[in-house]
Amino acid sequence: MDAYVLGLVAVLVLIVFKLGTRNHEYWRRKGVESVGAVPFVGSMWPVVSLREHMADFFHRLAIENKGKKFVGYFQGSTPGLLVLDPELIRSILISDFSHFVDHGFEIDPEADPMQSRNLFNMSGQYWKEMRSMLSPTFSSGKIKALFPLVQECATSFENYMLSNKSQDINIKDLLARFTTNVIGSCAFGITVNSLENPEDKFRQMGRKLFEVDFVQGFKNSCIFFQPQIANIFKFRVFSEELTNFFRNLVHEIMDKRAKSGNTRKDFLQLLIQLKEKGKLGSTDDEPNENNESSIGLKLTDDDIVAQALVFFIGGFESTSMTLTYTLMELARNPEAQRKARANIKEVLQRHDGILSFQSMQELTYLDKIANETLRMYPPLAVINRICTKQYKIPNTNVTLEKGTAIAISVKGIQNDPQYFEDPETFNPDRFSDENPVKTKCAFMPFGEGPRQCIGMRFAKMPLKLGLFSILRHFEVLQSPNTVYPPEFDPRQFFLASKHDIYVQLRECCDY
Ligand code: HEM
Repeated sequence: MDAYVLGLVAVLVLIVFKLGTRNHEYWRRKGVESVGAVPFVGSMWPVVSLREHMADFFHRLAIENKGKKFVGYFQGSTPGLLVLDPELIRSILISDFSHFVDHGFEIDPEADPMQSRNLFNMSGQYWKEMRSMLSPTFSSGKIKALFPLVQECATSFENYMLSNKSQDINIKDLLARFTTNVIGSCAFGITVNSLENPEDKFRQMGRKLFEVDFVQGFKNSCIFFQPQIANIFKFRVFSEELTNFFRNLVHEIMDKRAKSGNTRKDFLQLLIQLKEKGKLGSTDDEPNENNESSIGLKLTDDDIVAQALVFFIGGFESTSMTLTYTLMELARNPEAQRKARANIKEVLQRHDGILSFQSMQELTYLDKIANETLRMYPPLAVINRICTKQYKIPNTNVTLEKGTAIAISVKGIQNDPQYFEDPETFNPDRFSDENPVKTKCAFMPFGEGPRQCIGMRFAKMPLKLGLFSILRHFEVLQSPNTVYPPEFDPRQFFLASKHDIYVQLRECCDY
């Protein structure tokens, strides 16, 4: 009897094991080298179990597989390909994009309606239509119109720092509050004062969007890498409380504007106009934009909420962490600060002390600094795609089937000595005009091709104005309370640091 039970258990274990590893021979059969995998979870166990940030995981695989064009891995039982060769990356993101249209994050619309409507998560024709509908809201003219709003936030930030001097400053928190004010003003049309009032409701809710405990971290990694499990348990990225807060806020503002007839030059107003007219009106420097949907896609009120939230989700952590890492690196690089200050002084002198949208373009050393931070610490350190149409990898016998996941380690490539000499050194001068990045797709913090970051042009504004506000008054010094190099929080999707980051600010000038 005992032998019978034991035999049964052994058979059951074998069946479960076979089920859990049913696809793990996939890459071997195709003649592609692959990394190890465990039953059910696949290769990404360190990520799913929140022991390693996915950026570090793929960066490590990139180092371990240096010299190869690609290497196979498994997301659960789904085969994935980590692409290492910039030429192939270029084909996937740009020239053969029609085979790799989607990010491959399947969010169940019933479980999480707001996230499933977020442009980042949309797929196929709906993504295409929504992207072309929203693109004009990020045109250079529309971004220029947002400049006064960002500048207003930067000026209050500057005044706050001048009147709240303290020895050691937690810049991760301070810059998160500055970025929250920018997003409140530009995307939601409200004045948020989270600098003076860190407990402001909008800041509290914004913080909650990114506060991920172990359970939510596990749910998120399932949503992104094990969608079958996430869909069974109806996991959602954001709680109902958060979704309702932002939904009510946006509806309230829209109602107020509709009743009063007042408008404001912000992103929300552009979305309202898109919903009402199906297209955007002209501005002084732009032709009328006919961006009506060809499949009859119409923006609903919830689409407006979802796209305003995209600003928060796409723009908050990416911008505030980039500013934070920039100050952390500048504190270690007085020479880069000196060059930045010289650039600021010279531009302000040339323009009678006034920084306008045009004169901001001349702060070229700040661009180099931002680029160098984005190279070392790309906020979205892994770009994902899913193969949407069978694809034969050029010059190989390997054909990728529809459904294959693609990962590109932006952090890996941008920190590879083959493309960037001495990659651990913060050196903004490597982005000088005389020394352009030679390999296409070796530097792509905003992605590349038709699915490149839609907010790229906007993001550069708070990055530059935030830096400008600090460097025109303060010298940035190292703090003994900062862990360097930073460690990354495996619960976060973006490359957020695990620890708070501190610097010291010493008032040095007033340009
Ligand atoms: C430093 C700031 C930022 C960085 C480094 C960044 C980076 C990225 C990257 C790498 C992607 C994926 C591109 C790809 O798949 O090829 C992306 C997509 C996206 N980003 Fe950003 N981003 C930033 C700021 C913003 C801001 C301010 C917004 C505000 C609207 C935004 C909205 C989006 C959206 C909506 C997508 C999805 C686009 C699509 O799928 O069509 N991002 N971003």
